[in-house]
Amino acid sequence: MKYSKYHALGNDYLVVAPEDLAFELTPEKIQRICHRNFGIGSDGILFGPLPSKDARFGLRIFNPDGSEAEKSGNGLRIFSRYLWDRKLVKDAEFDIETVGGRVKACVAKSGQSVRVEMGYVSFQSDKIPVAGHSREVLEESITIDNKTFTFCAATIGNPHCVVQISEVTPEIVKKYGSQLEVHPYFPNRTNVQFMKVLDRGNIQIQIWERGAGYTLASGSSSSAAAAVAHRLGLCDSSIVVHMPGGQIAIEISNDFLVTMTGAVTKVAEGLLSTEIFE
Ligand SMILES: N[C@H](CCC[C@H](N)C(=O)O)C(=O)O
Repeated sequence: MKYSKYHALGNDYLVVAPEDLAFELTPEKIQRICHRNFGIGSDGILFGPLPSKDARFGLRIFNPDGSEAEKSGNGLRIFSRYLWDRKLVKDAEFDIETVGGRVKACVAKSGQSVRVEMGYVSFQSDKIPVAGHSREVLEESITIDNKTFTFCAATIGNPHCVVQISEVTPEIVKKYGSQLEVHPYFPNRTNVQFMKVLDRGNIQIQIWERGAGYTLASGSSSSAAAAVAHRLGLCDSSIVVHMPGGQIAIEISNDFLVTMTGAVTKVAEGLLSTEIFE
C-alpha cells in the first residue's frame, strides 16, 4: 500500500488514496499501521480523496485506535498539502467534505502553510454532545481523582473539553486527559485541552486527543480552545495558540466561524508491507 507521511507541528498523519488501498481499513489494521513500533507510526490516517456530492473532495479521518473522527484541523492542512503536491489543486481555495462538515482550504507559501476555514464552533450540549439538560456548557465542574476542574465544552465537528488552569504541563494532561476522554459526561468521548490564557492574543494548550492520546499539536483543539477563551471574554478574535509542536493562528468571526492557519511538513512517501498484519 502506497502512502505519504506528513506532520503538522509534530502531529503526524499518513495519507492513503483509495486507489492505493488493497485491503479494508479495519480498526485492527489501522491500529497496527499507526503503531510506533510494529507499524509505520502515526497520529492517524487520512483516507482520500473520495467522491463527494457536497464538495470538490471527500475525506475520512481515522485515529490510531481505529475510531473515525469527524474532523481534524492538522489532518485537513496535511490533506490540502497532499492535494497540492499531487497537483489536484493550485493556490486557489477549494472545499473538502468531512464527516463533521464541509470546510474550505487554501495552500500557500509553496505548500508549507495552509489556511482552513474549519466551520462554526458551538458550545451547545446537544451538538457536542455532553450529557444532561440542553445548555451551553461553560464553566462547569467535573471531578477526577477527587480533583475538581472547571471546564467548557465545544464542538467544531468533533468534541472538545477545555479545562482552564494556571500552569499547563504534559504530566497534568496525561494524568487527567486520559480520564476526561472517557468520562460519562461525553457519550462520544472527547478531545481534551488544558489551557492557560497568556494574554488577549495568546493561549497555551497541552492536548490529550480522543483516540490518539497525547499529541504535540491539534488544529481542532486549537480552534476549540481559542473559541472558548474568546467566548469567556478572555481573548480577542485573533489568537495564537502555543503548543509543544508549534503555533497555530486562529481567527474567530462574530458568529464563531473559525479559520486556522498553520504549517505542514512533508516527511516521506513509502510502501507498506502487509507482513505487519501477520
Ligand atoms: N482525535 C481527534 C481527531 C484529530 C484531531 C487533531 N489531530 C486535529 O488536528 O484536529 C478526534 O477524535 O476528534
